[in-house]
Amino acid sequence: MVHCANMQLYHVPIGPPPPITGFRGCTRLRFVCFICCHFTALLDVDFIRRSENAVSQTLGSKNTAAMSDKVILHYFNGRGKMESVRWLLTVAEVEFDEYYLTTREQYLKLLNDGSLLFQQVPLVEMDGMKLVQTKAILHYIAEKYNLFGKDIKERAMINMYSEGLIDLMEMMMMLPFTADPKPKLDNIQSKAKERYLPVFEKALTGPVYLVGGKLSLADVLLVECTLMLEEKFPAILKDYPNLKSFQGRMIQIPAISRFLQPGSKRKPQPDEGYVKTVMEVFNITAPLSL
Ligand SMILES: N[C@@H](CCC(=O)N[C@@H](CS)C(=O)NCC(=O)O)C(=O)O
Repeated sequence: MVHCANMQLYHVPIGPPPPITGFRGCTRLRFVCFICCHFTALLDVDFIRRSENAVSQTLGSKNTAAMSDKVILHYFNGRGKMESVRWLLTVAEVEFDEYYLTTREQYLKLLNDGSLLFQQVPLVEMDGMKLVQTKAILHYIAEKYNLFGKDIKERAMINMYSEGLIDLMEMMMMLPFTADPKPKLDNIQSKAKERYLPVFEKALTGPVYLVGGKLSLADVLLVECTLMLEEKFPAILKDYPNLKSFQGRMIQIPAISRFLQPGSKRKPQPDEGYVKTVMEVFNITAPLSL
């Protein structure tokens, strides 16, 4: 474990999520729920219950292991590449603490400790490992908490969808660091509408989830991405009704609903302070001209 004496420990004072109870262990009801999930769900209380069941089935008994040793995230107090990790841990109902990088000295300390394999954050301490590389982190969590499909073909689909979403979100992530964001913003909007959203709109014609009728990493990234897009382009989903209903269903999943409340560990849109901190920590002197 990294020695974090000069780092700020941030722990949002919300209680642990309520335990998921209900149909766990009941095979017949699980089967009924599985069948239900193949039909377009209505946005009603019944869906919320089914969502809890879906998450419960997804996590299985594996989530109890996470209770004992806390997951620790090392990143900035901002979204960046860590935000999808926060989303995924939240959906998996895994508690985590965060150490925020606020000074270059903190970053150098992580480097000197040998904690950063490629001298980069995000860094996630989990299960006795110091995990870096965002996709490796996401895959580990998805695998551990049954959010990665049932076989290699489903995993390939989940990976393809996820990679597309990460590409799109990374474009948005870079915006605050670019010298002239307006053309980039226009490019993101047209790419989103022409390249990415139609894929997901089509995939969600009928199914409730993107792959295998079951919640996966791809669904979690998709809801994160649609919300991010709407922050920049509020009407962007108007021509994508399946995506809009998908988003509506996902945000009713209790863990996600809590994550979207003020005071949760979800980070706000990047502001000047966040950009300044990142640039200071990495010794970046001029806006990027990407
Ligand atoms: N492929 C890596 C890239 C990580 C990355 O670029 N991290 C940035 C912060 S978001 C960083 O640490 N930059 C410092 C550097 O590259 O020297 C990942 O996805 O985790």
